[in-house]
Amino acid sequence: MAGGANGMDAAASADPEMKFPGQRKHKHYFPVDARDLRAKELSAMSRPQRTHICGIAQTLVDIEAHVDDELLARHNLVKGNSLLISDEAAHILYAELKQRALIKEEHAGGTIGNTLHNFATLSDERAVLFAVMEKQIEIGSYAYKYLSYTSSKVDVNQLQPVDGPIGRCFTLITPCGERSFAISKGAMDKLEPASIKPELIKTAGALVFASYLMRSADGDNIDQAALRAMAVAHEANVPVVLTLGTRFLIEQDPQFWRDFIAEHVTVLAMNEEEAEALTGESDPLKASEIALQWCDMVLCTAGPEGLYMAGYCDSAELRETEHELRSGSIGEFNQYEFSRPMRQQDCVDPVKVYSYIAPYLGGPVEILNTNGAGDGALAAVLHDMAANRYHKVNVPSSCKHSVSALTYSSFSQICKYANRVSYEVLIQHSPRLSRGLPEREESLEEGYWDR
Ligand SMILES: Nc1ncnc2c1ncn2[C@@H]1O[C@H](COP(=O)(O)OP(=O)(O)OP(=O)(O)O)[C@@H](O)[C@H]1O
Ligand SMILES: O=c1[nH]cnc2c1ncn2[C@@H]1O[C@H](CO)[C@@H](O)[C@H]1O
Repeated sequence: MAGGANGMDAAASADPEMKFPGQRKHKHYFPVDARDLRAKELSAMSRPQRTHICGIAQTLVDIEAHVDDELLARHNLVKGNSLLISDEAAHILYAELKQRALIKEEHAGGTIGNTLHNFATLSDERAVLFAVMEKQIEIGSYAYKYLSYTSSKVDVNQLQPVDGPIGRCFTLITPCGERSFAISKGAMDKLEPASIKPELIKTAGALVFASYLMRSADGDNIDQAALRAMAVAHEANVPVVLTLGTRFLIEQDPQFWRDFIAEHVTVLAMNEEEAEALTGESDPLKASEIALQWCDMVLCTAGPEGLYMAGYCDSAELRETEHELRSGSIGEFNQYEFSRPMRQQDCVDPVKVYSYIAPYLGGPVEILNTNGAGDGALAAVLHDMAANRYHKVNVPSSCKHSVSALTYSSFSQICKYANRVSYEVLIQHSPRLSRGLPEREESLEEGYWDR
């Protein structure tokens, strides 16, 4: 089981320090530099104040099956899409998968559930899960599985009890490697605004949610709960992070999403297909640039091509890369990738900054699972954002915080970390990491962090 059983006592088992996001050459990472600290601050660091992030999730168990295209067609599913299906359709689909023994695994899922679990696994910090859970849990049930497969660092104390079952996500993998999702939603969208705890949102390093929850039906209030949480986050200047679920959802009404992002979102995570649906631009770098008119920072994953980050930095804070300059749809786009991302409004003279990285080690020899590789990358970005808050709270007068940045590390360093985490997801069977990254990497891999 991933990460150890249930998160009932999440906050109780606090470790002394947050793990560092990614790797550095030196062994002791927090504080960054002893010269940067006064005696009082050094003693504060010996018992650092903890931080956390918050997420709003649809509670889903993934039922993974390998199927052919004919099965998708017969059940009116669309390849690559995530579709809501009726209880009756779910019953018929499940019966067929069971009868033909096509089900390979059942594990905890949901984009945000995965992201919070991976964040907690990577950082050893608390991730507060705002979601529903069955009031009565039977051993062996889906609800039981969900909690058993969730890291104990995910704080499940805020779960809202519901009468119905949690959702099921049929994850259907066709021979081409594509995943198609059929969602039997159960009570996953029944989260109420009253279940959002403003005090937890206000003190969070980030608030994260997925575009999927904006398709909840009338009478289901998870979208309202998310809007309430976003309003609190805005008030407290907590970064709001949105991950786009599937391109099909964005294609239905790209303008709605552009307006939504412009109004609510600080950091946008998407893959290249979702980026194209949102911006009309198929080139991920160009699409990321376009998206910067609506938000402050972008993570755009592009499968075997690797991943891109885009954002802003004040001209006075720019740092030149020591890597080779790269050109694509934007000339020498990585020139300032050693800079730290800032909100556009926090820059006197905002400059757009980009970074790109090819898959770690060129990608795995054998990919066991691509499901959740993007969620893994986002967990790494969230870890770096939380590390920034952690450091700021514990070492407020550090020169690192003389300007207000969104992350602890540079664009370039975050790309490396996100990419490294995606690789880790690709070489295991589930979208949820079963362990953190190795403390030390093989010499070849160490070279990657130093580059
Ligand atoms: N075929 C591949 N070869 C090498 N690396 C890959 C491959 N597929 C994915 N990756 C790595 O994983 C990262 C994320 O992958 P991808 O863009 O497929 O995410 P995604 O579509 O958002 O996935 P999900 O929605 O399942 O989380 C990529 O940026 C890359 O680093
Ligand atoms: O409608 C949805 N809501 C929330 N999560 C979803 C939905 N459809 C698919 N996934 C989730 O996406 C993950 C891979 O990125 C899978 O684990 C699946 O549970």
